[in-house]
Amino acid sequence: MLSSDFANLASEAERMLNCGADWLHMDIMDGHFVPNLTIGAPVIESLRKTQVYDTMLYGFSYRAYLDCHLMVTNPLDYIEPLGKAGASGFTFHVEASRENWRELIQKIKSKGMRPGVALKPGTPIEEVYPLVECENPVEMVLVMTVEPGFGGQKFMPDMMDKVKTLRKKYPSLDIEVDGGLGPSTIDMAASAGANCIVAGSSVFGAPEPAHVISLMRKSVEEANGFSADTEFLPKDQPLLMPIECKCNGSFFQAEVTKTTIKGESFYGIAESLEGLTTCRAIQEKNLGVPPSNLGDNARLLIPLRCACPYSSEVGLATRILLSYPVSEGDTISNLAIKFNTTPEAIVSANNRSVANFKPESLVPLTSLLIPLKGKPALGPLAKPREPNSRFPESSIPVISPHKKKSKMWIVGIYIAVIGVVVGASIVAAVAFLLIQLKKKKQQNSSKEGDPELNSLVQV
Ligand SMILES: O=C(CO)[C@@H](O)[C@H](O)COP(=O)(O)O
Repeated sequence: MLSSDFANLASEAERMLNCGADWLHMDIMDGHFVPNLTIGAPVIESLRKTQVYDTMLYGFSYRAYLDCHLMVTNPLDYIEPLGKAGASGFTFHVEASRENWRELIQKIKSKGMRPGVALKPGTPIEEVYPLVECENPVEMVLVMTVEPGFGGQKFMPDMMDKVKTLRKKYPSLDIEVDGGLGPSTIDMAASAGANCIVAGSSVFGAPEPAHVISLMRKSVEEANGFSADTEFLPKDQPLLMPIECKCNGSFFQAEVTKTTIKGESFYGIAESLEGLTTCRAIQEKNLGVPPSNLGDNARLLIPLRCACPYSSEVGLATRILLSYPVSEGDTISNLAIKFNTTPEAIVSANNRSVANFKPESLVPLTSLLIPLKGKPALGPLAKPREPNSRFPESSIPVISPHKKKSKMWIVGIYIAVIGVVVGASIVAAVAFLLIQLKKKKQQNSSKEGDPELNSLVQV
């Protein structure tokens, strides 16, 4: 936001979010750590108060993420006011926190903000390792790609070695780059491993900021092996889908749009979403659309189960309600461990929207709301497999009813094979018993007719 028109900060922020920005990067400079003076907590508070920044992420009505970069000599002094003001991320400089970074991280977290550490171009990358590896670590490293203080400077490609080293060492760490990023430099940053891109002048100075944002996003996604054109995700890879959950009293609703692929059906689409929606719900939202054998490129509205946390839960640090598709074998206690929450919190979250919710009997292909304190770590996405000619290009394979049938057919064959083996064994066993019985009978009758043998037996 450093390149925005500060006199119209709120509308500039809204404009950027509408152009597709995920976060608003707020540069806080004290005129001492860097030779420039910008904004502080009061401006962040005003911006937060406008409430124009509501975005939705992971099923939770989220306020815009205010990513605050503290270019200040005493970051400790800013934690309390920025926490109160509504900052989301608090990134301090390692050069300004050599003595007290542990205390800083702990306090930032206690105020509900996400801690990050930034380093100037001249600072060796090794300086941030302890902050990432300690017991209570930072959640993001910001590699400055210009000397901090001013926007519009030239990108420093030499900094990419730091990004590469970090990415190799910490595969799932958020790595942010800041300074001189735009369409001409994004590929260098993305291929080095950066996944959070701060761009000021290249976006605000563009006739179409949305175009620049989408171009940069594409570059980062592709470098991570994930893009809109990626059709094959690794099997069993969990995915988070951000959804906009509209909550009005006890009425919760989220909708996503889906572009169809020729031959798809409501049933197949519902099945691919594993319980987050139903065939009937899709039908109700798309009246007049035939439920099977859909054509190419039809836009469908897909309703998804969601809910928003109550204000009392937000106080208890619940920030996200995840709509989780229940699988065979899931139990409330296992899920509580998996998502680092408590069984009680899950039960209470689900009581809100499902009358007679029975925690003891989770049903596969239904959804469960899981309250989370933050975005869950799902592990990095593996590189997608090579395109496979069985599926058309740019399609997301969904499990079609045909596929399911063929799976059931295979299961059917297993049962049949087992039946033949068991049946044959029974026949063989019966035959064996009959032969044995017959032999015994013959022996007995021959015994009865042999007096010598009879006398021996009687002795
Ligand atoms: O922190 C800073 C500068 O200190 C950055 O946020 C830059 O201001 C980004 O602006 P551009 O280099 O993209 O113009």
